[in-house]
Amino acid sequence: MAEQREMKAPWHSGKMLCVAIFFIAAVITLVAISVVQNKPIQQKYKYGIVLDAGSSHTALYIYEWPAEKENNTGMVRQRHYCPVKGKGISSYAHNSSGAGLSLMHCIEEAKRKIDPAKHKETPVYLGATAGMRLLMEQDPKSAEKVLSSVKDTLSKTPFDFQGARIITGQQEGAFGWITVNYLGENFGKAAGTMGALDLGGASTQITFVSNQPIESPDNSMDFRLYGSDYQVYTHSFLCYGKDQVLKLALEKQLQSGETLLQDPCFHQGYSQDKQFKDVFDTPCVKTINKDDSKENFTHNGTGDFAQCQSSIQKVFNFSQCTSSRCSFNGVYQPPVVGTFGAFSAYYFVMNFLNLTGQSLEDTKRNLADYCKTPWNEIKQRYGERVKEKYLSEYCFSGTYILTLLENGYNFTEDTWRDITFIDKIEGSSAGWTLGYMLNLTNMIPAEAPDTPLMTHGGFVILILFLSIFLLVLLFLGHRFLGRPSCSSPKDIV
Ligand SMILES: O=c1[nH]cnc2c1ncn2[C@@H]1O[C@H](COP(=O)(O)OP(=O)(O)O)[C@@H](O)[C@H]1O
Ligand SMILES: [Ca+2]
Repeated sequence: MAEQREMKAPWHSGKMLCVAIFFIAAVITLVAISVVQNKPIQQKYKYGIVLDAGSSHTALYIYEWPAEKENNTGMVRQRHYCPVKGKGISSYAHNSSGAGLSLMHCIEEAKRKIDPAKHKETPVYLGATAGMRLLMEQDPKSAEKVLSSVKDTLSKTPFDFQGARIITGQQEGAFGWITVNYLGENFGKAAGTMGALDLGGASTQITFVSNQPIESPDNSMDFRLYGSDYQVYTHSFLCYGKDQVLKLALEKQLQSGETLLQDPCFHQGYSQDKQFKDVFDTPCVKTINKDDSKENFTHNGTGDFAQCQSSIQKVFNFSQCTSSRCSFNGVYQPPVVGTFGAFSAYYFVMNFLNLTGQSLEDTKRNLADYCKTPWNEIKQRYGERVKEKYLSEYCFSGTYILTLLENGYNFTEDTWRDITFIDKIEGSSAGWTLGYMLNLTNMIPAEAPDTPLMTHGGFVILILFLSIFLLVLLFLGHRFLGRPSCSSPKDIV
């Protein structure tokens, strides 16, 4: 009897232990499964739409981010890009209703891309840049009509319309800088931020954190982002986008009143009849066409990089500066410092010319070779896949970029290496739109958000690790201490 009692006790404790092991294992497995499986259900996405109404064209961007992480840096990503067909909204000055209509195709696309249940809560913003700034200067009534037309269209969409405005050059520069540093996750880090160089058709912006006090309040902006203070130098040059500078350069060459223009910035063999009004009909060109009896001029190319550079240098005024130092046109600029991301037309042009990632000297040599290539050869090489207008202008645009960076902003052979020509960072376009949305939705906190103790992935691994550890512990305990078993008492005997 006594022996039987002795045998019953370990069987009883063994059974208890087995039940405990299975119970703990089941609970841990269930917790782990639920943690893993529930995640996508808990992960709610939010969306935002920004329309970039540039001088040459409009583009719609859809951004998305996980709702619970909207204050963490780098969480907002570009989900979709839709280029609006046709020209920029400022080209609708004489047909303002067309401006709003032109956006419809991209709005329809956005409706399909975003879950209909989210339409009502998705903000939509339109920001217009230098094309509309110029139209506002030239013909404010038409500019207002164009803005009303786009407001009208956007307010009738199912999205949450948050306004259509002309943004200032300062905002354009600052938001571009915020975008590249947000995507690069540079805020709040010791390594510092990256400067931003944006080249458009009608204006160009330079924005960076200077290592000197900023002398002019107009060029200074202060931000507190993710727990760090930033004083940023920014300037936007209206009329110094590449399309307006081409007009300025043509104007300088046409001042002699000639109808035949031999242009070193265009390829040899290029010859096109153009209208004077296409050069003079912009507030950027201050002179008027002296001889209005003639409508057209012939634009011929001679393809000479060095002469093209001197022709472009004439559109900059380097002679007056009332501050300690200037870029050009009397605009104060501290010396460039740190790394720079150059995007928009900087990227399109330098990427087409295959001039990214070279020394300044090599860039110049290769561009000179490209410029002296005859127009026939250029057309044969690229004509099939590149629009003729862009193709004819790459020599000019590349030379303008070099002149602006070297003579305008004072980049040297040394600091040239700090410039990266960028299109996208982690799948999102470099440009002002993302920074604009982050600012308007208050998604960039002044202080660093509390970081969670552990990432989701880390938590799952920890749970699994703990469960394995517990099981091993129980197994060892059972084997070496009590030798209890999950089998029947008969087996033990
Ligand atoms: O594929 C391309 N190759 C060359 N230039 C391009 C290409 N795509 C866009 N661009 C140019 O980039 C510039 C974009 O300027 P945008 O329309 O943003 O003007 P803004 O910023 O001055 O208002 C324009 O000059 C346009 O012609
Ligand atoms: Ca632009």
